[in-house]
Amino acid sequence: MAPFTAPTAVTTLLLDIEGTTSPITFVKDVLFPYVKDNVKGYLSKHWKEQPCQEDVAELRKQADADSLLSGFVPIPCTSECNIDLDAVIQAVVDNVHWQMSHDRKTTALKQLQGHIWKSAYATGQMKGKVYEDVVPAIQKWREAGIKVYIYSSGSIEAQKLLFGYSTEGDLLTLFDGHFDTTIGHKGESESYINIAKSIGCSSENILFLTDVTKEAKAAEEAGVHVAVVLRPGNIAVTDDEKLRYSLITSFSMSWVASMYH
Ligand SMILES: CSCCC(=O)C(=O)COP(=O)(O)O
Ligand SMILES: [Mg+2]
Repeated sequence: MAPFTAPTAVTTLLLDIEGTTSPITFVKDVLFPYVKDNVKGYLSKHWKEQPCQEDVAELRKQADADSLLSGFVPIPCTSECNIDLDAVIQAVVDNVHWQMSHDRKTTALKQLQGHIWKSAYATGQMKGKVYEDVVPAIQKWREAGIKVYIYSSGSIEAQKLLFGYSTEGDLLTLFDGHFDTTIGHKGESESYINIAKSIGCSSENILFLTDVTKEAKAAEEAGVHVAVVLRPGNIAVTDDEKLRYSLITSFSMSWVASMYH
């Protein structure tokens, strides 16, 4: 594998979470099962509260947009005659389970997931897993004057929970900001242009690290520099992609040092 060197124009790092700062197994084996197991209880407990009603309204809009997809689960309105609350809650649960079975990255699903995780983090039942090379590298980047942002399909609220209640402690001061799908989806190049505008820099000043080559391609089309992250358990990268992209296996200190000396 060719050693990675970042272009000198880079002043800003944009980091993906799942497969980049954090293991895919943490998301798939801890975070997602927690939602599947607790969504019904969460909805029943918080149904009358405004944030829960807003989440359900967004899920219902998404369900309407998904109506042509195979297996989709409609969410009836509580005002519809002959439909009791339990049936509506069950429809929301079924819709969430269906979306999760396809690993959908809809904003509606991601907002609700963040709200469900909140109490698990706050009570210490769950801690955000971060690879051990991540914190020292970010500290080094920041000392070198590099800005560090997160861009994940997980909602900004969920990102802040993961890093705020992490195995390495509260890491939120390490980041200059957070982006989620409300700025655009990660597979669309316009999202990266929106991010550059929001940060107030040119896209060529940004280096995006991600495990997903579709995201790397979209970012590159927007003029953003990219490197594909190979962590244990990440989705396999083809031989062609290995030749096409800069590859990194960790945020190791030697790699960080080589960036700015
Ligand atoms: C930050 S919340 C957990 C991650 C998540 O829900 C997700 O979909 C991960 O997507 P990413 O864009 O970080 O690969
Ligand atoms: Mg990822």
